[in-house]
Amino acid sequence: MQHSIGDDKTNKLDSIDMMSGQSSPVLTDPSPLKDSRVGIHPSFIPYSQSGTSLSTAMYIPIPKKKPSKVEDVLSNGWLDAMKASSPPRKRLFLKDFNVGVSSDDGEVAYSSWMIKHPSALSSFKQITNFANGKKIAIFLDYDGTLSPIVDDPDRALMSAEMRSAVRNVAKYFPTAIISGRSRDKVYDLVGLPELYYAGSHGMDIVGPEHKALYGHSNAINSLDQQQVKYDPSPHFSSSHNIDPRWIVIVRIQFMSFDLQDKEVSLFQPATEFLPMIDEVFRTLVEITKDIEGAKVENHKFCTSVHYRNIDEKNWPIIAQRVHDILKNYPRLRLTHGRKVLEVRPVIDWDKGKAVEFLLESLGLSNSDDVLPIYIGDDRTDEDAFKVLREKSQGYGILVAPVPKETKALYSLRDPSEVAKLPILATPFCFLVKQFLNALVKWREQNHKRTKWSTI
Ligand SMILES: O=P(O)(O)OC[C@H]1O[C@H](O[C@H]2O[C@H](CO)[C@@H](O)[C@H](O)[C@H]2O)[C@H](O)[C@@H](O)[C@@H]1O
Repeated sequence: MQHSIGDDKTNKLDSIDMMSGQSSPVLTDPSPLKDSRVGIHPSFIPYSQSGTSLSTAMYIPIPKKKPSKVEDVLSNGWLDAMKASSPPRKRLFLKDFNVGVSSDDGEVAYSSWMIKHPSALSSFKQITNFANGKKIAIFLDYDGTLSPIVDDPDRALMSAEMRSAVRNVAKYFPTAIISGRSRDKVYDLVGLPELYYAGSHGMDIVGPEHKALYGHSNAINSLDQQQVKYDPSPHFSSSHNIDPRWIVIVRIQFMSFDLQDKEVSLFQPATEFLPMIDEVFRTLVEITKDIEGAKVENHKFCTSVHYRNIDEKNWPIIAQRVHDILKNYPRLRLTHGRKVLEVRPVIDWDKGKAVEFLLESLGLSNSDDVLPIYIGDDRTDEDAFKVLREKSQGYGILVAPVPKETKALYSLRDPSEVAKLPILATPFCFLVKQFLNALVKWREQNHKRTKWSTI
């Protein structure tokens, strides 16, 4: 497998949520997921669909619509979606960080789009004017935001400068990473114990003590604190006979970093899906092993099938196989990310819900003096942008090299595109880092107190 960085594959006209069916003047969603959630005879379903204790309110309703006998990913739009995540090679260069005019077609389109979604850097003064006197909370996506998009997901590393920028931001503002990766993996990649982490698209959250939930029947309150490892097993939940949407106040030991213990809440709204995800992961590994370049990742509460390194002529094969498997799992759904098919439970939980949960945990929800800022690049980040927009609270910032439909208010251009500028020596994630550093500088210049907890 080839591992390269900064090629046209880093282009971000991709990540189409097949569930949304949202139409866009810029980026069309070729197919809502119609057929992977179909009803089939229960005897064909590896994990029973009945007997769940998870509140049905959490589920996204499964359409009753009888599926057509679609065996072909060509006719249901999967392949179109996969191709849309690989736009034709087009090099876009950044003249400056402001809206500007360029002779290049793409640049003109980008400029007019940026009038709607101005650069968070050029609008920095406006942002900080509004932020003055408010409590800021920072939410960061990982892949494509803090790390560059590369061929091998295991090599998507943050630069030391980016780590330092995130560490500094976390000194002043509560900061959480919200990723599609498993919480463990993203924690290993970021390596900053002072942050909060939401893995599996928000289905696995380690956040601050959720005080509002003390006394909740499904919570173990502070008096019942358990000494558990960083990642307690699902058996921990069942041994206490609590709902799968368990919230446990635990004392987490950051063994690997040998740092302080800290009290946190662990929230996992999809624990009952663990065996199913594990089973589907193993099946997906099996059915893709003869396809060169295929890679399947287990993210605990969801699983990813990467086709970035698969010859395009084999995309219909992998799409068809994944499609066939998912027909057996009506309680799983599929979304499209950046050259990746993401399989996740059909529950009403996403990055947006994770942001709401964390804000509540931080005691920062429903308050006019709070300014959440979410930076992300992918379709799954739109759920978070949407929450902020609907609450009229805070700012979504989309990292994007090309115009695309977004609920984010501001934009930052794809760092990998910036890296192509000869004048800039610093490679990836330049703009995100620059924005975070600017926030820190602004905070240091404007406030004497140092720790966010004292604000
Ligand atoms: O929510 P995120 O933190 O952005 O995670 C989304 C997916 O990120 C990873 O895949 C993407 O990045 C890889 C490394 O650059 C790249 O090779 C891949 O093509 C991208 O889709 C991760 O590997 C996925 O499992 C996540 O779902």
